Amino acid sequence: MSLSTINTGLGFINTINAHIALASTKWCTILHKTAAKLVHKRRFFFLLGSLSTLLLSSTLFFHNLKNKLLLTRNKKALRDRRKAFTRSLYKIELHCHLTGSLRLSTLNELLKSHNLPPYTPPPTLTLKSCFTAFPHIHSAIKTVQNLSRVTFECLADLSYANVIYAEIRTTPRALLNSTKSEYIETVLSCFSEWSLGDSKLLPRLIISVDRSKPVSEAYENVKIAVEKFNHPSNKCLVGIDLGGDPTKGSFIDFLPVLTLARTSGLKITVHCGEIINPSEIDEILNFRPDRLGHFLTCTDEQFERARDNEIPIEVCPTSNLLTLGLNSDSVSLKTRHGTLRKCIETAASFSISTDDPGLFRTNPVRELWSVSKAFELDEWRIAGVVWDMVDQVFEGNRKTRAYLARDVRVRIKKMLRVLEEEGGTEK
Ligand SMILES: CNc1ncnc2c1ncn2[C@@H]1O[C@H](COP(=O)(O)O)[C@@H](O)[C@H]1O
Repeated sequence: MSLSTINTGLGFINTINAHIALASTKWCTILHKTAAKLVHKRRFFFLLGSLSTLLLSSTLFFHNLKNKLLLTRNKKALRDRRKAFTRSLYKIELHCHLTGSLRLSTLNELLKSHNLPPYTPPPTLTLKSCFTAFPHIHSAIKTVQNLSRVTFECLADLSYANVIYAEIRTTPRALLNSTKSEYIETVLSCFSEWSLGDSKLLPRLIISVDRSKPVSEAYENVKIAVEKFNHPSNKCLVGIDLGGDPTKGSFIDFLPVLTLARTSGLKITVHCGEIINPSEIDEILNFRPDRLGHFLTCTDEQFERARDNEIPIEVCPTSNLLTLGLNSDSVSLKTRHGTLRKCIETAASFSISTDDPGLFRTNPVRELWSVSKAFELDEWRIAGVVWDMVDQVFEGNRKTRAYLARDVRVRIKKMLRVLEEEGGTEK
């Protein structure tokens, strides 16, 4: 219901109440006069009783309706305030696939420029259909120029959502006239160029390993990562991710290469539990990655293991619901996303991210807001989620981490103070 409809409704009820009050006064006068004439007649008392009941019940009815509308108006105002609060927070994005963030308009523009047919998204995305979209996306990004454009657009979209620190992950691919290593250099040079501008967003890179590809490719990717990570000029490369189609490959085959990456100082995040595979979840937990991606189909014991080992979970609400074959609405998020519910209820360490914002047509504000709406988190608790995310970043530089923590937390404190001053402490 829109605010103007509610206001019109309230105005209407006020008018009716005034009329009823006026009518009551008139009726009293009439009744008074009639009473004088009919004072001895029993019919008069019956009439008087019926009229008073009618007047009383209609006044009560409109009074209740007015209260209900007032409540709806307050609820709407509260929601709008929380939404605005979520938008204004400085945010952190920890799980975002670079080419999965490609805007649909850019995808079709690039496909056209390569004389390829346009991509039409399926009416409902599932884990399976999501993996059929990536070949289209990859065929659109053919050159380093295409890659640069996609990278800058990804950064611009995150910055627009008030994200001030983002770890973006991507799988190196050889493009036209360029190698896998040049793919990574292109992304890193876009990040450096971006950092020279006046945006507050600090971009960081995680190199992805695709589990559906041979392990030899994983070694190639990790070799590139270690080389760039150890370069004295490195500022942006922070970690390695194991992802890709979860129905293909197995974690255990990638264990040696991930161990190599870890011993080289890179942080590791692993996609985990996107499909039911309890023994693989155990293997991943034994490895103790620095963060877990999604972690959807875990048992209670596995969840507790992750929590007790303080491994933060990267929750991506819209993507997760679609992966689980559910509708991406508040009710499903609250009742069917067991991992998120447990994270909120048990104060486990977790983050809220977008996964593939282009593919899932979402953004960081929407994802955070969806959690707030589903679990009825007030501004203090929304801010708490972002506050905790500061401790989960892979950024290795202590000073940068301290600046980031200060920026995010000072902003939160200021925003909450303003809210308190405005008297906005009600839930
Ligand atoms: C739905 N959840 C998901 N689960 C697992 N892997 C995913 C994923 N979403 C994306 N990717 C991985 O990221 C690649 C696209 O980005 P880049 O070309 O690397 O930037 C996909 O090919 C897939 O390997």
